Amino acid sequence: MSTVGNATNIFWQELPVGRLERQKLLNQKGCVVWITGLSGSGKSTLACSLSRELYTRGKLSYVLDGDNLRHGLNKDLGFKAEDRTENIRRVGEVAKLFADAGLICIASLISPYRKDRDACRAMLPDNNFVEASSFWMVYMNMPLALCEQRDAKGLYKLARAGKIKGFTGIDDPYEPPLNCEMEINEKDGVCPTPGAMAGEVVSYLEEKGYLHDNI
Ligand SMILES: Nc1ncnc2c1ncn2[C@@H]1O[C@H](COP(=O)(O)OS(=O)(=O)O)[C@@H](OP(=O)(O)O)[C@H]1O
Ligand SMILES: Nc1ncnc2c1ncn2[C@@H]1O[C@H](COP(=O)(O)OP(=O)(O)O)[C@@H](O)[C@H]1O
Repeated sequence: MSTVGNATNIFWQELPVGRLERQKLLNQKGCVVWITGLSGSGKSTLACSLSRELYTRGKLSYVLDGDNLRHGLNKDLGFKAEDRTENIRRVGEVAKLFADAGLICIASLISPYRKDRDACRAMLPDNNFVEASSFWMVYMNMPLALCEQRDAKGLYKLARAGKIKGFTGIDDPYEPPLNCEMEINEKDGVCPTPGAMAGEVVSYLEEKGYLHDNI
């Protein structure tokens, strides 16, 4: 019996089917690919391309997209610092469940604060069967000027006009990762195609042994 946060007198229920059995069923290993970066940096584009590529290889993934989760699970949260922190914490917990379920969970959120991303990393256990953590961070390192030029949703324009307050990169900070597993950059001023970005992540998953069960 224990107390966790505000929950008192709670018990951990052991469950009959375990992570390893689920992984065997799916012939893959559960993990989290956490994509961070400015609005417009290409997080959702990579997440979509990656999940499609995994699907064509017969691998089960699920995308947790910040914008989409804010339509449901996180609709009570705004964009002030403590709301973003709670947003990332909840998504980290959900991602952990998906990874435990055996899925390749692709989380795509701005996640601007280092301490919040690090807290999510700390939630995920090291995988004893591969030489890598089951939490990988991909940093979409695109210049603000490019994101602002893309402005797919018109939000930068509104932020510059002062109609959105606390917009990441404009008047709210983005803290670049110091410890990410992969960084996507422009090369010679050109952004890699969505397929190339996804291919890079798939190669990494393959190399680290996540696309097979073989336990
Ligand atoms: N103030 C402010 N700052 C940044 N972004 C804003 C803001 N207001 C609304 N939006 C829209 O919300 C999307 C980001 O949601 P996230 O859950 O990923 O944000 S966060 O991780 O909690 O910072 C983000 O989506 P993406 O463009 O896909 O990143 C925006 O469409
Ligand atoms: N690799 C890329 N090459 C060209 N355009 C891209 C690329 N990645 C994203 N884009 C475009 O940039 C815009 C923002 O991408 P999106 O994936 O929505 O970013 P985010 O999810 O980070 O806000 C979209 O119009 C998208 O088509």
